[in-house]
Amino acid sequence: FVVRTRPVCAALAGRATSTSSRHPPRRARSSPRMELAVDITAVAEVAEKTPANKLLYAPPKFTPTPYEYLEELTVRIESLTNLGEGIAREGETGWVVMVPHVIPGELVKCKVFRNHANYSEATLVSVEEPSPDRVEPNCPLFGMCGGCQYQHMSVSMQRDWKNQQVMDCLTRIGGMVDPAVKDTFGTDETYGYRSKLTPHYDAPYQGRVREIGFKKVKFPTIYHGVDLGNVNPSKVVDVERCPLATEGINESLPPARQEARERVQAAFDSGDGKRVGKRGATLLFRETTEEGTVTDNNAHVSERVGGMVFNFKAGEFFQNNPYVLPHMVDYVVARAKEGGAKNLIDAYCGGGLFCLSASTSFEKCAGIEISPMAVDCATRNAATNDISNCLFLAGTASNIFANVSFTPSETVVIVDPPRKGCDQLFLGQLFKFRPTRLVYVSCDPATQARDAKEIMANGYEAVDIQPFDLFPQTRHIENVITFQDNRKRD
Ligand SMILES: C[S@@+](CC[C@H](N)C(=O)[O-])C[C@H]1O[C@@H](n2cnc3c(N)ncnc32)[C@H](O)[C@@H]1O
Repeated sequence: FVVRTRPVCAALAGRATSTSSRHPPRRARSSPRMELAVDITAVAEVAEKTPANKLLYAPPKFTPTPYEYLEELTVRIESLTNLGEGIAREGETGWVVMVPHVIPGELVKCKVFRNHANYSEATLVSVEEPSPDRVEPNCPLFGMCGGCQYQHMSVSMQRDWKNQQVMDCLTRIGGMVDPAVKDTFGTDETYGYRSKLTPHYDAPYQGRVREIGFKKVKFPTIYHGVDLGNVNPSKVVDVERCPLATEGINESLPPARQEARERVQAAFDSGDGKRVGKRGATLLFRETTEEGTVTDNNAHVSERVGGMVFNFKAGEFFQNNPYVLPHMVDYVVARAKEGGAKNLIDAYCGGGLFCLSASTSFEKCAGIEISPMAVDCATRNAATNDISNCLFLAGTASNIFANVSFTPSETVVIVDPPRKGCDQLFLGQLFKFRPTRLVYVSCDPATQARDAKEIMANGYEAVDIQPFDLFPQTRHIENVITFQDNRKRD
């Protein structure tokens, strides 16, 4: 499997086959060519006569170098960016061209829609030489909807890439040499797994709610059957059904969408401008083991994870893949326990998921969380699950060290910060406190790698690196790194 052995940056330095109007086309090797759903030239001709979609015309600020608007290129994909886009090098200069919905190794035709200072962005037109890992996307909106990036890839390849991307972040940003990243863990539920969905609609027009769904991709992928002449210029793609969401959520979508439309129209008709909502709104769908699907952000819901029940507000943070979650929690608890420490600190603890799940393995536990609402839930969750050795505090993560009297050499810390990673004040306090072990859970391997560099510079060694596929069909990765303090203590 070639791609795994080629880090993203190394691959960038390689050579790729490419052709454009500037370079004589190379003959494509005889291989099954995927059918091009729309002839864009024909669409353009029609649009010429009847002013159609603005995507067919260069935007006013378009820079026509090195490529003209919608100039067609044939490129070999070398690698993927962390955002899941294919990277190719074009022409003699090796100009970088980014193409979404492709697989490394594929030869594809694409059309340029944006030139930047040192790379161009293109939309996929056809796949001339498909990868053996190319599969049929499950969703008809794939290529238009910005929610998924990998539906065209076999799940095993998605997981290999996620592994590769964690490795790349840790090497490039974290400064690690050959990090031992374990295979990405995932379950068989690669569709129908998402237990939270938040479709959005933009400002209604005359009380009419238009598309309700997710943000569109920057430029639709023509290959997936998109007719540019009919592309609605709205920034939101209408989603009647999302194959990533649970069945319960998909059953609730049609009535909730209709209800939102009728409610806004009625508010407009009655002159209640406030209830129309000038900036649009976001709907919530949350399915849990105890309540089924709810659509009220403020409803209290409960999810069973392992042997425990966690209550939280439907609109607040709670991991939304109930199939992978129990495995990830078991893994995090096992890594925390391994250090043999007596006490546990769970920073960025939310409703107490890790702290409470690990509580039977420690004498005393403390969690800290910025949302007072989540702290209330964590405290109630302790009582519901008959746990009496956990204390939850409301505040920023760095305040935890002043509020517990745990002996550092007998304490392990779990951190699960938001996407931006740990803040500097917290890291400073953490290094001063010096726990024996740190288990770092992250939904952004790039900010995690940045923090890992600092953690290792302060005497910790990364002893275990495990990515989890919490978000199949998308580029998103959850990664857990366990750090051990190997320095001698006075
Ligand atoms: C990724 S969530 C993790 C929650 C929990 N570990 C779980 O899995 O359910 C990150 C949490 O950090 C909280 N948070 C954000 N900034 C914080 C800060 N500076 N100090 C403490 N908590 C913070 C958020 O409110 C959120 O609940």
